[in-house]
Amino acid sequence: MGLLVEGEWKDKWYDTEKSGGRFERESSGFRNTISNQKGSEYQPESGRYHLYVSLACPWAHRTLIFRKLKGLESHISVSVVSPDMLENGWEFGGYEDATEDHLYGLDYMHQLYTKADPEYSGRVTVPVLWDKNSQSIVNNESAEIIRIFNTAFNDLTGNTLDFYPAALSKQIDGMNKGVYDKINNGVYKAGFATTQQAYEEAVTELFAELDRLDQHLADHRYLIGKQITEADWRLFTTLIRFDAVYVGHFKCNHQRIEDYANLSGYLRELYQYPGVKETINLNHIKRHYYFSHKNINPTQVIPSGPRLNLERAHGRGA
Ligand SMILES: N[C@@H](CCC(=O)N[C@@H](CS)C(=O)NCC(=O)O)C(=O)O
Repeated sequence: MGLLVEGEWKDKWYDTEKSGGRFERESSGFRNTISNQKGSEYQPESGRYHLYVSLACPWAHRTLIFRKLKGLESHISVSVVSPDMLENGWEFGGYEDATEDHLYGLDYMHQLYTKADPEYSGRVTVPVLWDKNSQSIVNNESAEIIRIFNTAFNDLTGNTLDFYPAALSKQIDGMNKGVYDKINNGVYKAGFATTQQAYEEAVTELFAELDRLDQHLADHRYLIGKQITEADWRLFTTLIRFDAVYVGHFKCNHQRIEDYANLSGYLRELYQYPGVKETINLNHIKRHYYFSHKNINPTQVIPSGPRLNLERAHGRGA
């Protein structure tokens, strides 16, 4: 695990010294969009863009779900990094279901970042949406990539499913904010905390928010409105990792998702949504966290459980 400093790779773990043991996530560096508006540099074209993901990563997972549900698989190709993120950061190949870098045959993800910007400084994260024409990064912020996928290619695919409908956008944004801060990023704040106080702050907020959403889901099928929206998919990628990884590895152990009256069935409904389970790889998920974070799990031993049965009836129709 490391980062780029003016184009040079440095092997370095997150610095929590200046923040009282708190993990603070850096914002993403490439923030362009794809649109068919006149003058837009990045036009929606089949075969022009490539997605770099880790199957372990909850942020990258969002983009894979949107690629699938929006019918983009034949238009946007994918390379999958190995789940092991060690001294060279994300690398290609060398593990079941990981691929080579299909475009350039690079060894490491950081080489893709310096291909886009030889002087790049910052963390080398997935997902990355890459433009084959300009050989550069369009965007490396998953929240924006899923919005691009939601609409930009509609004319090409004819797929008009809308996970961010205008009428619900304010509510979705509001929900996303709490879910991001307390849950999606909350599990990392708990797991990467290096003081008792920072851990306890994060884990308390995390479970307060999960409790609140469990209550909400007692009489609402989804987070917002009567349909599945972006807000649900953003929560889903954390929930699917929760019992397998975050409970143990990140010490988010007040209870499991399985123990929640409503969140457990809700998770199963989203898991069973057509196409979604093909985007999940629990082997990469467990391997990545337990094997890559050597300061949290120095033996790198990966737990064999838990036994999850996500195929059970979800009962959410009632
Ligand atoms: N804001 C980014 C965050 C992505 C992110 O942090 N990805 C993790 C993997 S789960 C990563 O690549 N971390 C490498 C690092 O921080 O050095 C997004 O949502 O796209």
